[in-house]
Amino acid sequence: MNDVLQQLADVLEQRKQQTADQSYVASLYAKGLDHILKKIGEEATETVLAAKDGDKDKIIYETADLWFHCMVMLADQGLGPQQVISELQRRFGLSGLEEKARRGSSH
Ligand SMILES: N=c1c2ncn([C@@H]3O[C@H](COP(=O)(O)OP(=O)(O)OP(=O)(O)O)[C@@H](O)[C@H]3O)c2ncn1[C@@H]1O[C@H](COP(=O)(O)O)[C@@H](O)[C@H]1O
Repeated sequence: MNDVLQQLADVLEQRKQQTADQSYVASLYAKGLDHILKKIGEEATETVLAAKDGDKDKIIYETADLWFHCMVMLADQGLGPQQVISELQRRFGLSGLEEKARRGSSH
């Protein structure tokens, strides 16, 4: 996995010991899951708008905001990027159509 994702995950864990006035991440935890999910919704919308505009710098910036807030959500839920990467690795090489067909029988 990309080092920066794990390094960021480590920082997000450490922020669980801090107070809202010490850290933006700690302030997100303090506001709770609904607030974190609202931020993900906002950042997803901003990413979509950036892509519609075709503005590459903005797409990168907004996608980073989106990934960051998803990382905070994962940490809040006791999860981390490694679990998501492992799921992508599991899917690697498996056709999307094939995966969809398998899902239909197991979910
Ligand atoms: N990667 C990020 C990161 N990306 C985006 N953001 C913040 O996410 C917020 C999103 O911006 P918006 O414009 O939506 O929101 P806002 O009005 O500032 O925020 P809200 O009050 O609406 O939540 C901004 O305040 C950004 O600074 C981040 N804040 C922190 N990190 C990482 O998290 C680490 C820990 O941060 P602290 O907890 O602040 O020390 C940092 O060292 C970084 O590595």
